[in-house]
Amino acid sequence: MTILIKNANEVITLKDHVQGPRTKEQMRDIAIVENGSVLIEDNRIVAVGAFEQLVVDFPDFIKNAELVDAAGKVVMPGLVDCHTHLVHGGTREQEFNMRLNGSTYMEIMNAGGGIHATTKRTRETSFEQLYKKTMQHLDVFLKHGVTTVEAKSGYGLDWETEKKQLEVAKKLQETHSVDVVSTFMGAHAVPRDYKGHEDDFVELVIQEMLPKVAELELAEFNDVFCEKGVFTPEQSRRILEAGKARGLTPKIHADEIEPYKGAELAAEVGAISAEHLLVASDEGIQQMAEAGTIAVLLPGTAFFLRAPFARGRLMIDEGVPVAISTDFNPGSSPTMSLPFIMNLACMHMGMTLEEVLTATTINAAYAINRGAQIGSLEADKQADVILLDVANYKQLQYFYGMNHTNTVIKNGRIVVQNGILLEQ
Ligand SMILES: O=C(O)CC1=NCN=C1
Ligand SMILES: [Zn+2]
Repeated sequence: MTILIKNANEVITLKDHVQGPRTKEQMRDIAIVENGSVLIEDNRIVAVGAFEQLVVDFPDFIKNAELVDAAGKVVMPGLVDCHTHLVHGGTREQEFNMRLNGSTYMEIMNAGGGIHATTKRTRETSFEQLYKKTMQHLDVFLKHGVTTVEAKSGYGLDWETEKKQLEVAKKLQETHSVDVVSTFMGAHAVPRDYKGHEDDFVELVIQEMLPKVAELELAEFNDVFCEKGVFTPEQSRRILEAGKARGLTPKIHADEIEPYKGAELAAEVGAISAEHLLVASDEGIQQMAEAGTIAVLLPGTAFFLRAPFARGRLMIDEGVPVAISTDFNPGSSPTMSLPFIMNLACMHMGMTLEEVLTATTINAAYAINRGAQIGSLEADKQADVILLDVANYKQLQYFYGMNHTNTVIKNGRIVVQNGILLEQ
């Protein structure tokens, strides 16, 4: 099938000049084609450029193409949400109310709530129920222009439930339009019954769970919550090294609540990304820049926990490649609106209107090892394209807290039109 997206006010191509995660001023090079068109054949992008030029270069494609009128709109790559806890049972609005009344995130977690509460609900939820609930989440993401989502496990903290979460994600990768990229996060918290002998749980993750994740090919990445009161840097290092030995690329929840040298550890173990970094140290940022570790920043969590925002501006200027994400999860960031996260990144992390576009497309794609396939609009890349009801890209953050997504083309197929989700 051939699609021609015609005469957009702006096509934000994010053309990937550097063939890798963008840093410093590269993050502001979004490579706009004014009054541009995008030609798609099957699931690939054929070309981007002026309609008149495409007619000359590709006459056969053009004559059979289905026309999508983009006049008055902005066209850009499908958004990539590279850090979510997508698959989980239940909700935690009752804890939200407790936090509004003064309890902290860690107080609630240490009292058996937080991750432990969601773990209990996820253990109780059947595969089918979890599958249906998660499918609805992906529908919401798609309507917000998100075409690829990273999904972490971590609400089982026992093998059966970790496996259940990862199998739900794997089945949705096969059945839903949105691409799902899986991360094993068995080291999300220490189960209550391991209090006092936490290292036994670390051994369970290393000896029992990681080998099965690798053998069953249930995840590409291995993540750990390196945090005071959760996993120490030493325990985190052992878990990440064990994952590497099984072919799982390391990621790390680092320096979220308390400074804990998580950024330093990410650089040391060669993690593809360090995530959160609300209170990362200057040294940690420097070491990440030198190691090329991608910073995945999650301003929705800072907003929802009323915590300090990560120093995104400094990280970009120091040469750290930055991506941003919703951190969608039932406790610290229950939102699927990546557009709102982009606005928070501008308002509270000093990022520019151009940098947040890079941070939710090509850099986010590299954070999940998909930079060669998605994240920019150029020949031979996967045809994940969105049309936005704004006159120019600056309006995307200016008219904030809204969903401007009009049309979503996923893998060369129109799956959302005029904001309506079409039959899958
Ligand atoms: O609270 C949750 O469910 C998700 C989370 N993991 C680490 N920080 C927040
Ligand atoms: Zn997270």
